Amino acid sequence: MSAETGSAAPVLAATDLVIEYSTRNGPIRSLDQATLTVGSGQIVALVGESGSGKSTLGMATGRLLASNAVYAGGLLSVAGRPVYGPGAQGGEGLRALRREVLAFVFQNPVAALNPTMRIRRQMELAGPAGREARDGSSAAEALGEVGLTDVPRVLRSYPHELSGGMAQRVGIAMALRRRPRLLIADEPTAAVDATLRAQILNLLVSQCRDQGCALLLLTHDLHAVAQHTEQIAVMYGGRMVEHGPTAEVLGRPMHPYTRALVAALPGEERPGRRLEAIGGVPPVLHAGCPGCAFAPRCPDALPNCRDVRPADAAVAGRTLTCHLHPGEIGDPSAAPNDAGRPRATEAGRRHLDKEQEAAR
Ligand SMILES: Nc1ncnc2c1ncn2[C@@H]1O[C@H](COP(=O)(O)OP(=O)(O)OP(=O)(O)O)[C@@H](O)[C@H]1O
Repeated sequence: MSAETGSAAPVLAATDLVIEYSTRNGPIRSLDQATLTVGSGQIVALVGESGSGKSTLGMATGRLLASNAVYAGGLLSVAGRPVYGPGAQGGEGLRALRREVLAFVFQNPVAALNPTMRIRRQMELAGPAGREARDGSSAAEALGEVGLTDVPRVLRSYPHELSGGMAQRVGIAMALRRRPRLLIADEPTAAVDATLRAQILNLLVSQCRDQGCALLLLTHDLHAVAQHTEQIAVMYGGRMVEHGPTAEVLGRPMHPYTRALVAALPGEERPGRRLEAIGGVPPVLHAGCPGCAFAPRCPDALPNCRDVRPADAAVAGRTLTCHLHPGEIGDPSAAPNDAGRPRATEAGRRHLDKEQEAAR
C-alpha cells in the first residue's frame, strides 16, 4: 500500500487550495490558498466570521460546491484520494468517495432530509447496501443510539413531522450509518433550540469518537469549540491564520484575529469593561490578497502587512500566519530561511517584546 493511500494518510489534506465563484460582478475568491490537515479520528473545529470560507472548504471535500464554483489551484485529498489537483477523482471514484469515506451534517436538519420519504426508507438508503439495508431493526438500532425515543413512530414519520432536535438526531444517525472516515458538520446546532444545542453537539462528538470518525466542525461557537474539539483552525479571508491545539490557541491566542475573536466572546468581558466587538467587516476577495487579509482591521498591523503575504510559521506549538510572529524566537530551525519565510521586522520584534512584557 502506498503512503498516499495508507491508513496513515490524513483524512483531509488541503494545501494552498484556491476556489472562486464566478458572478456577474466578477469572481469571488472564497478560498485563497487554504491549507488544513485533519488526522484520522481527530475532532477539529474550523472557525471564522461569516464569509471566511468555512462552508466552501467543507463542501469542497466532496466536490459538492455550487455550480458557479471554479477550482483555481492547490490540492485537496480525502483519505489519500485526490479530490482537487493532479489525479483528481471523477465519476465513479468521486461517488465512491462520497459514499464510503465522507458524510455531512447540515445546519437545517429538516431541509437536509427528503420531504417526500418516510424516515425508515431514508435510513435504509443511507445504510450499507444489501441485506442489512432491508433490515428494519438495524435502522431502529441506529436511531436508538442517537437518543431517540419512540423509534417506531420516528421510522413512520415524514421529516416535517419531527422537531428540529429530532431531525438533527436522525441526520447524525444517517450520516454515520456507513461508518465514514470524515464527517463535515456545518453549524449543526444553529437551527436547533438553544436548550438542545449542547446535547446535540455532545452526541455528534461522542458518536464520532466511538466510531473513530474524524469530525470537522464548522462553527461560530467558540464555547462549544473549547469544550469539544482537540484542534482548532482559525480562518480569515479564505485562508488559515492560526491552527493548533484548541486549549492552547484559545487559552493564548496569538494571531490578532484570533485574539479579537476570543475577546468578542461573551464571558470574556471583565467587570466594568464592555465586550469588545471586532471593528470593520470581513473582506470579499475578488482576487488573491497580496498581503494579510486582516491587515485593514488589525490594530497591530506592520507596514508590510498589506502588501506582503506572511508565510506559515511554527510558533508556540501551533501554525501561525502573521508577520508579528515570524517563527520561534531563539529557535534557529524556525528562523527566516531561504525558502522565503519573511524576516522578523524590528516592529514585529518590538510587538513581541511588548506582549511578553504584558504576560509577565
Ligand atoms: N455560490 C456562490 N456564489 C457566489 N459567492 C459565493 C457562493 N457561495 C459562497 N460565496 C461567497 O464566498 C465567500 C465564502 O463563503 P462561505 O459560505 O464559504 O463562508 P462561511 O465562512 O461558511 O460563512 P457562513 O459562516 O456565513 O456560512 C463569501 O463571500 C460568500 O458570499
